[in-house]
Amino acid sequence: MHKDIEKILYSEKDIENIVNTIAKQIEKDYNDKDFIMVGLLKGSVAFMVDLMRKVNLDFSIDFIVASSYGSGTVSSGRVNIQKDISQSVEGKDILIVEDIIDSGNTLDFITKYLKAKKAKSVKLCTLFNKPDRRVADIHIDYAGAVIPDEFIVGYGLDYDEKYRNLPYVGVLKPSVYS
Ligand SMILES: O=P(O)(O)OC[C@H]1O[C@H](OP(=O)(O)OP(=O)(O)O)[C@H](O)[C@@H]1O
Ligand code: HPA
Repeated sequence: MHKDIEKILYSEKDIENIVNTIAKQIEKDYNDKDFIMVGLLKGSVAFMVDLMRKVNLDFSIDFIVASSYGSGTVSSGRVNIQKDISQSVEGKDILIVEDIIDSGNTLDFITKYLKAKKAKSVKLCTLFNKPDRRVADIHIDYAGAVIPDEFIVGYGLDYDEKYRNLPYVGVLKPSVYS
Protein backbone atom coordinates (compact mmCIF):
# COMPACT_ATOMS: atom_id res chain seq x y z
CA MET A 1 0.00 0.00 0.00
CA HIS A 2 1.22 3.57 -0.76
CA LYS A 3 2.70 5.31 2.32
CA ASP A 4 0.17 8.21 2.08
CA ILE A 5 -2.90 5.97 2.07
CA GLU A 6 -4.75 5.50 5.37
CA LYS A 7 -7.18 2.82 4.21
CA ILE A 8 -8.30 1.09 1.04
CA LEU A 9 -12.02 1.44 0.27
CA TYR A 10 -12.13 -0.53 -3.01
CA SER A 11 -9.55 -3.11 -4.05
CA GLU A 12 -8.64 -3.89 -7.67
CA LYS A 13 -10.98 -6.88 -7.53
CA ASP A 14 -13.85 -4.81 -6.07
CA ILE A 15 -13.45 -2.29 -8.89
CA GLU A 16 -13.33 -5.03 -11.53
CA ASN A 17 -16.63 -6.44 -10.25
CA ILE A 18 -18.31 -3.01 -10.35
CA VAL A 19 -17.01 -2.35 -13.89
CA ASN A 20 -18.36 -5.71 -15.09
CA THR A 21 -21.80 -5.01 -13.63
CA ILE A 22 -22.03 -1.57 -15.27
CA ALA A 23 -20.77 -2.96 -18.61
CA LYS A 24 -23.58 -5.53 -18.66
CA GLN A 25 -26.22 -2.84 -18.03
CA ILE A 26 -24.81 -0.69 -20.84
CA GLU A 27 -24.74 -3.66 -23.25
CA LYS A 28 -28.42 -4.27 -22.57
CA ASP A 29 -29.52 -0.62 -22.97
CA TYR A 30 -27.32 0.35 -25.93
CA ASN A 31 -27.65 -2.87 -27.93
CA ASP A 32 -29.40 -1.20 -30.87
CA LYS A 33 -27.78 2.25 -30.60
CA ASP A 34 -24.93 3.88 -32.50
CA PHE A 35 -23.43 5.78 -29.58
CA ILE A 36 -20.35 7.70 -28.47
CA MET A 37 -18.76 6.86 -25.12
CA VAL A 38 -17.26 10.14 -23.90
CA GLY A 39 -14.69 9.97 -21.09
CA LEU A 40 -14.26 13.05 -18.91
CA LEU A 41 -10.54 13.34 -18.33
CA LYS A 42 -8.39 13.15 -16.50
CA GLY A 43 -10.17 11.39 -13.65
CA SER A 44 -12.03 8.82 -15.77
CA VAL A 45 -8.92 7.51 -17.52
CA ALA A 46 -8.66 4.15 -15.73
CA PHE A 47 -12.41 3.52 -15.60
CA MET A 48 -12.92 4.41 -19.27
CA VAL A 49 -10.14 2.09 -20.43
CA ASP A 50 -11.48 -0.83 -18.37
CA LEU A 51 -15.16 -0.20 -19.10
CA MET A 52 -14.90 0.18 -22.87
CA ARG A 53 -13.11 -3.16 -23.17
CA LYS A 54 -15.95 -4.90 -21.33
CA VAL A 55 -18.81 -3.48 -23.42
CA ASN A 56 -19.20 -5.89 -26.30
CA LEU A 57 -20.99 -3.55 -28.76
CA ASP A 58 -20.00 -1.28 -31.65
CA PHE A 59 -19.47 2.32 -30.56
CA SER A 60 -16.98 5.14 -30.88
CA ILE A 61 -15.05 6.81 -28.09
CA ASP A 62 -14.11 10.41 -27.45
CA PHE A 63 -12.84 12.57 -24.62
CA ILE A 64 -13.43 15.92 -22.99
CA VAL A 65 -10.80 17.30 -20.64
CA ALA A 66 -12.52 19.32 -17.92
CA SER A 67 -11.60 20.37 -14.42
CA SER A 68 -13.08 22.33 -11.54
CA TYR A 69 -11.01 21.36 -8.50
CA GLY A 70 -7.54 22.92 -8.91
CA SER A 71 -5.38 21.74 -6.00
CA GLY A 72 -8.05 21.38 -3.27
CA THR A 73 -10.80 19.00 -2.20
CA VAL A 74 -13.79 21.32 -2.73
CA SER A 75 -15.34 22.12 -6.13
CA SER A 76 -14.65 25.67 -7.30
CA GLY A 77 -18.03 25.55 -9.08
CA ARG A 78 -16.33 26.80 -12.26
CA VAL A 79 -15.87 24.08 -14.86
CA ASN A 80 -13.14 24.67 -17.44
CA ILE A 81 -13.13 22.70 -20.67
CA GLN A 82 -9.46 22.33 -21.56
CA LYS A 83 -10.04 20.02 -24.53
CA ASP A 84 -13.36 19.68 -26.31
CA ILE A 85 -14.87 16.58 -27.91
CA SER A 86 -13.32 16.02 -31.36
CA GLN A 87 -16.50 15.30 -33.34
CA SER A 88 -20.01 16.62 -33.85
CA VAL A 89 -22.53 15.28 -31.33
CA GLU A 90 -25.58 16.50 -33.23
CA GLY A 91 -28.21 13.72 -33.36
CA LYS A 92 -25.94 11.27 -31.50
CA ASP A 93 -26.56 9.22 -28.35
CA ILE A 94 -23.89 10.16 -25.82
CA LEU A 95 -22.82 8.15 -22.78
CA ILE A 96 -20.61 10.23 -20.48
CA VAL A 97 -18.14 8.21 -18.43
CA GLU A 98 -17.05 9.80 -15.16
CA ASP A 99 -14.97 8.61 -12.22
CA ILE A 100 -16.93 10.41 -9.50
CA ILE A 101 -19.94 12.66 -9.08
CA ASP A 102 -19.51 14.81 -6.00
CA SER A 103 -21.06 18.31 -6.06
CA GLY A 104 -22.42 17.42 -9.52
CA ASN A 105 -21.18 20.74 -10.93
CA THR A 106 -18.98 19.12 -13.58
CA LEU A 107 -21.65 16.80 -14.93
CA ASP A 108 -24.35 19.44 -14.77
CA PHE A 109 -22.20 21.73 -16.91
CA ILE A 110 -21.07 19.04 -19.38
CA THR A 111 -24.58 17.59 -19.83
CA LYS A 112 -26.02 21.02 -20.63
CA TYR A 113 -23.07 21.72 -22.91
CA LEU A 114 -23.65 18.54 -24.96
CA LYS A 115 -27.41 19.07 -25.11
CA ALA A 116 -26.81 22.62 -26.38
CA LYS A 117 -24.74 21.03 -29.14
CA LYS A 118 -27.91 19.06 -30.07
CA ALA A 119 -26.96 15.57 -28.87
CA LYS A 120 -29.95 13.20 -29.30
CA SER A 121 -29.56 11.81 -25.78
CA VAL A 122 -27.06 12.29 -22.96
CA LYS A 123 -26.76 9.64 -20.24
CA LEU A 124 -24.39 9.57 -17.28
CA CYS A 125 -22.28 6.71 -16.04
CA THR A 126 -20.12 7.10 -12.95
CA LEU A 127 -17.97 4.67 -11.03
CA PHE A 128 -18.46 6.47 -7.72
CA ASN A 129 -21.33 8.58 -6.42
CA LYS A 130 -20.94 10.87 -3.40
CA PRO A 131 -24.54 12.08 -2.84
CA ASP A 132 -23.87 13.78 0.51
CA ARG A 133 -22.08 16.63 -1.23
CA ARG A 134 -24.48 17.20 -4.10
CA VAL A 135 -25.17 20.80 -5.11
CA ALA A 136 -26.45 20.38 -8.67
CA ASP A 137 -29.60 18.40 -9.37
CA ILE A 138 -28.49 15.71 -11.83
CA HIS A 139 -29.83 12.32 -12.86
CA ILE A 140 -27.31 9.44 -12.90
CA ASP A 141 -28.16 6.57 -15.25
CA TYR A 142 -25.41 4.11 -14.23
CA ALA A 143 -23.70 4.36 -10.84
CA GLY A 144 -21.13 1.93 -9.46
CA ALA A 145 -20.73 2.50 -5.73
CA VAL A 146 -22.03 5.09 -3.29
CA ILE A 147 -19.23 6.49 -1.16
CA PRO A 148 -19.35 8.46 2.08
CA ASP A 149 -18.32 12.10 2.31
CA GLU A 150 -14.60 11.41 2.12
CA PHE A 151 -12.07 12.57 -0.44
CA ILE A 152 -10.87 9.47 -2.29
CA VAL A 153 -7.85 8.89 -4.52
CA GLY A 154 -6.56 6.19 -6.85
CA TYR A 155 -7.76 4.50 -10.06
CA GLY A 156 -7.68 7.86 -11.89
CA LEU A 157 -8.75 10.03 -8.96
CA ASP A 158 -6.18 12.55 -7.75
CA TYR A 159 -5.30 14.87 -4.92
CA ASP A 160 -3.19 17.71 -6.32
CA GLU A 161 -2.57 15.58 -9.46
CA LYS A 162 -1.05 12.69 -7.49
CA TYR A 163 -2.19 9.10 -6.80
CA ARG A 164 -4.05 8.61 -10.11
CA ASN A 165 -1.90 5.56 -10.86
CA LEU A 166 -2.88 3.57 -7.74
CA PRO A 167 -4.77 0.42 -8.84
CA TYR A 168 -7.13 0.65 -5.81
CA VAL A 169 -9.21 3.48 -4.29
CA GLY A 170 -8.52 4.75 -0.81
CA VAL A 171 -8.45 7.73 1.52
CA LEU A 172 -5.34 9.72 2.37
CA LYS A 173 -3.77 10.12 5.79
CA PRO A 174 -4.75 13.49 7.33
CA SER A 175 -1.05 14.47 7.44
CA VAL A 176 -0.99 14.66 3.61
CA TYR A 177 -3.35 17.67 3.66
CA SER A 178 -1.39 19.65 6.25
O1 LIG B 1 -19.15 16.48 -9.05
P1 LIG B 1 -17.99 17.41 -8.97
O2 LIG B 1 -17.90 18.11 -7.64
O3 LIG B 1 -17.93 18.38 -10.11
O4 LIG B 1 -16.68 16.53 -8.98
C1 LIG B 1 -16.42 15.55 -9.94
C2 LIG B 1 -15.29 15.93 -10.85
O5 LIG B 1 -14.13 16.30 -10.11
C3 LIG B 1 -13.02 15.58 -10.59
O6 LIG B 1 -12.42 16.24 -11.66
P2 LIG B 1 -11.38 17.43 -11.48
O7 LIG B 1 -12.07 18.73 -11.69
O8 LIG B 1 -10.61 17.27 -10.20
O9 LIG B 1 -10.41 17.16 -12.74
P3 LIG B 1 -9.69 15.77 -13.11
O10 LIG B 1 -10.71 14.92 -13.82
O11 LIG B 1 -8.59 16.19 -14.02
O12 LIG B 1 -9.19 15.14 -11.84
C4 LIG B 1 -13.63 14.28 -11.06
O13 LIG B 1 -12.80 13.62 -12.00
C5 LIG B 1 -14.92 14.73 -11.68
O14 LIG B 1 -14.79 15.12 -13.03
O1 HPA C 1 -13.30 12.44 -3.68
C1 HPA C 1 -12.73 12.89 -4.70
N1 HPA C 1 -11.47 12.53 -5.04
C2 HPA C 1 -10.82 13.01 -6.13
N2 HPA C 1 -11.36 13.89 -6.96
C3 HPA C 1 -12.61 14.31 -6.68
N3 HPA C 1 -13.37 15.19 -7.36
C4 HPA C 1 -14.52 15.27 -6.70
N4 HPA C 1 -14.52 14.47 -5.60
C5 HPA C 1 -13.32 13.86 -5.58
